[in-house]
Amino acid sequence: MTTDNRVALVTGAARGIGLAIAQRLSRDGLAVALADLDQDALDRAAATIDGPVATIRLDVTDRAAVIDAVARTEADLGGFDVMINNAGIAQVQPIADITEAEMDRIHAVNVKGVLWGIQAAAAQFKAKGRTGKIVSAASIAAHEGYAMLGAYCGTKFAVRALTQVAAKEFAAQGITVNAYCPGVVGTDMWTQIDARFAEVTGAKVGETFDAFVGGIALGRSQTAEDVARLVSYLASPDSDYMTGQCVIMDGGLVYR
Ligand SMILES: NC(=O)C1=CN([C@@H]2O[C@H](COP(=O)(O)OP(=O)(O)OC[C@H]3O[C@@H](n4cnc5c(N)ncnc54)[C@H](O)[C@@H]3O)[C@@H](O)[C@H]2O)C=CC1
Ligand SMILES: CC(=O)C(C)=O
Repeated sequence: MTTDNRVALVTGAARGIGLAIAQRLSRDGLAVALADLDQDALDRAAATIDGPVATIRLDVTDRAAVIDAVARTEADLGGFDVMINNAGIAQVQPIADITEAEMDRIHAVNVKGVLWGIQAAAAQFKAKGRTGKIVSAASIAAHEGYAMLGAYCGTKFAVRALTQVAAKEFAAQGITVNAYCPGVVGTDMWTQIDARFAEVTGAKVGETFDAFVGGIALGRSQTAEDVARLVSYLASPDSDYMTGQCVIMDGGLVYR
């Protein structure tokens, strides 16, 4: 049952943190558009949502497609108030070995994808004379560099910069721009990171994940639902006086 009357578009929503965010915003009463690369995965994700929902096949690296996704959200769900730039990819590679193609790919998804999302959302809010909320996925890797994650950290530091600049540029329009910085979340992304660490460093499978979790004060890895609770706040009117912030929620791992 929708009680909020607002509409959110969530990218990278077919699984993991994006899906948990979409499910949580739906429970909060928002209508949600789920966007991702694979229509079958989107259909399975949408089936887990009880309230008003739409799906959009989207590659966030394609600027025109992101603009179109915002327009489709408005057309299909009757509004557009919240943009969640969640889609992202990881890459494990020592600095010395990062290729130009690898750098271009991760930059296209994690940085350009977020920039296109910020642009498209702000333009739509302006065209409709609305205020709005833009919330993007950063990471603890936006606050600290991690060995083997150089390209990834670079993109997440960039998301932090874009968030601060966009917050200043769009404040007069009543648009808030913030980011969430999770720690170690047990999604497919971390399974891939851990497997790749094993390949590159000779660590046993599971060892890198366990080592990261070992540094967490609260003594456990983070769930996607933990992250969704923070995003729910950043997407809600309760955070109206917050903008330009990249909020760390990691169980006590990185202190800034
Ligand atoms: N898992 C973790 O520990 C952490 C994740 N994050 C960030 O949170 C976000 C979500 O991460 P997870 O759910 O863990 O990842 P995931 O790999 O489990 O899910 C990512 C989703 O994004 C989609 N995606 C990838 N490239 C896309 C593109 N070009 N266009 C549209 N969709 C695309 C994938 O298809 C997938 O459904 C990412 O931005 C990630 O960097 C930040 C901190 C920690
Ligand atoms: C996946 C991620 O954001 C890390 C390792 O901080």
